[in-house]
Amino acid sequence: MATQVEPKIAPSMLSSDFANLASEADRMVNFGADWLHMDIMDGHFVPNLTIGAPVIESLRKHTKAYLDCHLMVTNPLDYVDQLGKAGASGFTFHVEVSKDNWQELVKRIKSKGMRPGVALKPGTAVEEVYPLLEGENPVEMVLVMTVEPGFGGQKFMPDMMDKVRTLREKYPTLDIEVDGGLGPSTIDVAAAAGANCIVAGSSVFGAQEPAQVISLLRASVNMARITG
Ligand SMILES: O=C(CO)[C@@H](O)[C@H](O)COP(=O)(O)O
Repeated sequence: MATQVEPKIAPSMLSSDFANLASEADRMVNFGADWLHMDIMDGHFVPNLTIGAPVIESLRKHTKAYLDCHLMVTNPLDYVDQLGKAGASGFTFHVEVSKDNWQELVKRIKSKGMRPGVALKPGTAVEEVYPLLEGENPVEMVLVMTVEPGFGGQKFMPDMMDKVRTLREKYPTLDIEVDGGLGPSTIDVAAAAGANCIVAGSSVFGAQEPAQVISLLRASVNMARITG
């Protein structure tokens, strides 16, 4: 399915050396990353605990890069003000925990100068995000999880591509992000389905030549845009 939207390659900083986050971020930008993907986990929505606003704030002092924050937290509303102040660029919350307050969330995220996105877990039907893409204040990106959220280094779930295809057919200009198990062996399937924002952790950080992997991911998205 051809996409009309630009590729955005976003190394997942979860796979970086957290003790050297600023230089890891610079390294990725120099290797050609468009965005830096920041996994914020609360140890409750997912069984892992990572970083929060203080780390985003520290990193922001060292980089101008787009910080694509994925909130794997039970109460995303609690994080909006602090992440806005910290300098986050994108704020992607999970639909599973936002059915009752997503309109308020989206408004708040935008008012803090961030770009709103919605994520869905593998077990969540794609239809769940449709309301968030309609009306006055839609989200601007959908993140289709291709692994169970919580940890890097898991196996890509090809079954999730039906969701990507369905979204791409319905929303030709939407940013559609995929996250989990993406790398040289899985990118073509995701790009062909219509994903344009590609999160990749272990395949980039574990590569001998991360720049080559980033460029290969971009080339695959671009190829799908041309060939449809
Ligand atoms: O959100 C997550 C995991 O919950 C991801 O961003 C992972 O960090 C991706 O890592 P790889 O699967 O690419 O190693």
